[in-house]
Amino acid sequence: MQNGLELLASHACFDGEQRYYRHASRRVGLPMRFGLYLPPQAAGEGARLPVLFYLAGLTCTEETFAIKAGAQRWAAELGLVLVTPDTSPRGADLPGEAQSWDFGVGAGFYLDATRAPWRRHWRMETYLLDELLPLIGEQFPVDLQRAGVFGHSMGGHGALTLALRHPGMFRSVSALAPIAAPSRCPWGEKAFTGYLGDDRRAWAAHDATELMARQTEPPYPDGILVDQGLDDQFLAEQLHPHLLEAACAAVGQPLTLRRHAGYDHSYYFVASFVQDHLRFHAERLQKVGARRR
Ligand SMILES: N[C@@H](CCC(=O)N[C@@H](CS)C(=O)NCC(=O)O)C(=O)O
Repeated sequence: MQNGLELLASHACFDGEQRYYRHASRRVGLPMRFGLYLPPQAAGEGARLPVLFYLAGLTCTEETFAIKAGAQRWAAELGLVLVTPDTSPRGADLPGEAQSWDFGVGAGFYLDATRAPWRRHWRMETYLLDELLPLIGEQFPVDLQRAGVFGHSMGGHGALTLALRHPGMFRSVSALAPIAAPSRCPWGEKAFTGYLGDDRRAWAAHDATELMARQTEPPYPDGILVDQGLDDQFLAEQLHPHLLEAACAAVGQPLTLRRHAGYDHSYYFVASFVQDHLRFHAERLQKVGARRR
């Protein structure tokens, strides 16, 4: 145990280290876990590296991306620290919390619930931004001025909405098969009703398409990258990237939305394009460094 962080496991990986930690979260009120990849450059004296947060999708944990995406290889090459938070609180023991795979445990949607009983522990937005991010900045050789965020599916929704709700927190944002308009799909409707209640006005503040539509100028002038598989079993009913595309076009936000024939929603898709996402973020986060020097 070091400064409240309990190291659960550490594995050498591409000359760096893939670690897993647990800590007592004050914001969530329960222990939370996260994964952390330190590339070899982290061992350099006085190193302060750019850091990329990856938010995972429904049913995932802090391990899923680290095990399945193969991103460490590119993080090692590019000198990026990767942080993979869990997808919800665990161990709250609320009635029905694990009854469905798209709500409750493993389905925190990266927001703070306002409805009972969820509002007590399901505070993923506050947890990530007010607790985990500063903790990573204090405990590891990272430069929080050079932080990016990306994610898959529910985590793509999380990356886009957190980046739009908190300007300046992240310098780069991208997503893989994001739930791009959650107010208009069954996953989002279920989650928002449960966590935020029936008032759709409250939902809009956590909907990437709605948030983008409200912008008065492009929030990420260096562009946003979104990849989407065209054989994704959730594309038609749940994801709606075309709505985000239209909202970006309306406000002049540069968006590279790549549609890939043959790819489904799985981590085989994520693994196929993860290198491009790491390079996309590394380029933008390096520019921040150059600007400051
Ligand atoms: N359990 C769901 C699928 C859930 C799912 O596809 N989750 C995605 C994110 S939305 C995922 O990344 N799953 C973990 C994995 O593929 O390892 C089903 O059976 O339809």
